[in-house]
Amino acid sequence: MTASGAGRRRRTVICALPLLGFVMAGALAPVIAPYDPIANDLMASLARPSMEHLLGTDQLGRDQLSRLLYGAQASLILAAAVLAVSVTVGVVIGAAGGFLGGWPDRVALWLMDVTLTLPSLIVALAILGVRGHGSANLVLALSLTGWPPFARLARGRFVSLRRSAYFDALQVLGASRFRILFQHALPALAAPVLVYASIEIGFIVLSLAFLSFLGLGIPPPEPEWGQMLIDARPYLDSALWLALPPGLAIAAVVLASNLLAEQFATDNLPLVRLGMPRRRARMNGSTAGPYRVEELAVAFAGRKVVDGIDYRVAPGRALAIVGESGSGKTLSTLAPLGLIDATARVSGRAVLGQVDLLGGGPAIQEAVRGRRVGVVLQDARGALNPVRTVGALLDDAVRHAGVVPRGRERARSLELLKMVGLPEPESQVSAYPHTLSGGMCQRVMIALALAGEPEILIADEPTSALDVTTQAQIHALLADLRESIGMGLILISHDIAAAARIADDIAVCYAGRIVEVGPAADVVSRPDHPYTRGLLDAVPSPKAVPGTRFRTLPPAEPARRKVSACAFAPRCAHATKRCHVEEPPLQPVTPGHTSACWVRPTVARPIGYDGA
Ligand SMILES: Nc1ncnc2c1ncn2[C@@H]1O[C@H](COP(=O)(O)OP(=O)(O)OP(=O)(O)O)[C@@H](O)[C@H]1O
Repeated sequence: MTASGAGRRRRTVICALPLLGFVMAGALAPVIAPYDPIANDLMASLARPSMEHLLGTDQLGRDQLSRLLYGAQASLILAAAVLAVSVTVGVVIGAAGGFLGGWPDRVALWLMDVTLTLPSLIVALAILGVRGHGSANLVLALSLTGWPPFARLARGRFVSLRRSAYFDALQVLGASRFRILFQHALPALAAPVLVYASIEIGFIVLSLAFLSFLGLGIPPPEPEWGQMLIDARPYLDSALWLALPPGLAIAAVVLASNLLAEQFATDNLPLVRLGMPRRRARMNGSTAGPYRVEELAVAFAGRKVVDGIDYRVAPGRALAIVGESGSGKTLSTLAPLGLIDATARVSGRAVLGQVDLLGGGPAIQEAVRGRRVGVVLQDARGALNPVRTVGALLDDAVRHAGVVPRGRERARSLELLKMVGLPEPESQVSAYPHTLSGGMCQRVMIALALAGEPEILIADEPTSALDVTTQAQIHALLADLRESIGMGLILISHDIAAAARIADDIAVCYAGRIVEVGPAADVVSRPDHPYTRGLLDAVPSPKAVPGTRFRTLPPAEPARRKVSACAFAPRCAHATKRCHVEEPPLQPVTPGHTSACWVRPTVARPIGYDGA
């Protein structure tokens, strides 16, 4: 531990000591209290502190130390009960709202807002005034307004997890939605709940003392700190020892609870382990084979955004799907895995080995994700759970994939980190994602995707957030891994030149269709479709004369396609009448190379791209 870490730990312990003393006093009162706290001894009335009565006695001769200890017990039990009710009610309401969204969330928010506007002590006074004294009524009175902060914490946590990139990433690894929320959101909620609960302890103890002081708390003769202060009031001049101990005890607990909460909030709380779903049996029919996607269509609210896409990746081969933003690259690859918006209507076939991912439904898709198909997402940093170390994330993924015996997870995690070229993997396993560079995060993301020893790795623009040097390194890593492991690679990219360096085949996607597909070398050196040419023209060349202007495509009207027309026609310099009324099918250019264009203008190799 670092010196500052040790210092923080020491401060936390110092802040926690009074609370620990309070808990110990309350728990051990029956054992350590020297006298019965309610036994009167009028002969010893108002005795000064002495060896016999360390804190003196009150007007009825009751031992003050014993009453203080039993008072701690009463406060402790009530504080624990109020916290238990407030945390349970708050977390259930907040989690339900955050998890379900929609009207349950609106109702939960409304309840929280209304309750938060109520002044807690006035509500408590009203309840106790109507229902009378008693521990149960005290718990009800204080927890009725105590739950909303916990509900807000829970709701915030569930909503943010549901929307986070690492929620997507966990789904990618094969965890079910429901399990992720409960295994990842609830444990992660423990830290903020603990922080808030430690503030609440002080507030509850103070409220109890205040209510007892008003005669609405624990009824006499039971010992309670507020009650002790009332008893001491007439003797403030003559017997200060009566008021001081309960007053100081209340002040110490309140102060300590606030300081501890502050310490927790600024310090790293002991980070909570977030579990991953347990190993599941490998699926039947898992013999490695080509991955075939046929006639894939995706529609949102009746609008087709992917329309009849086919592609195929054999083991050990790499296919790059390239195109502009919004052309449908991501949907074409993630839809078969069930990783797109639930409102989408997906049709077609996606067959891996003998398993039909679309025909099999969510259970099959979940079983395949993270095991037979690995996915590397664009934003690696966002996709890595920030409160888990690299080692813990990998161990979970390895355990989830079930590829090594229990207890061997860490060894496998280290192997994976070495495989993806992370420098000093032994020390990086204890690093948190935010301490790593973008390139290192992407390597960790790739290691996670490889944990299940997938047959197919889908890399969705894995380098878009990285500098060019790191981009080249990650691309080289993917190419190496594909060869050394013999898995199929699907690379999604905007950059046709970079894709050509890695992939065996390139599929060019435009407005939800593949407009040209073929061996990478053919597609970039003999592009047939004007859109492919446009993409290649946009690639800068190191040999270009300074000042050379790139040829660019006219601005897009993305994905707005007439059913019977070439979607690219409005941007195409070669478009004829036919292009505007009839959609071209994919036709052979050379063996294995097809293109969907009526005109097929024979233009020499495009300016700019030199294949370097
Ligand atoms: N949840 C959704 N609801 C409606 N339309 C969507 C939804 N998700 C994607 N789309 C639309 O589908 C089309 C294809 O999206 P997709 O994410 O596959 O594109 P992409 O080529 O991967 O783009 P990018 O490179 O920007 O990621 C886009 O026009 C997009 O607006």
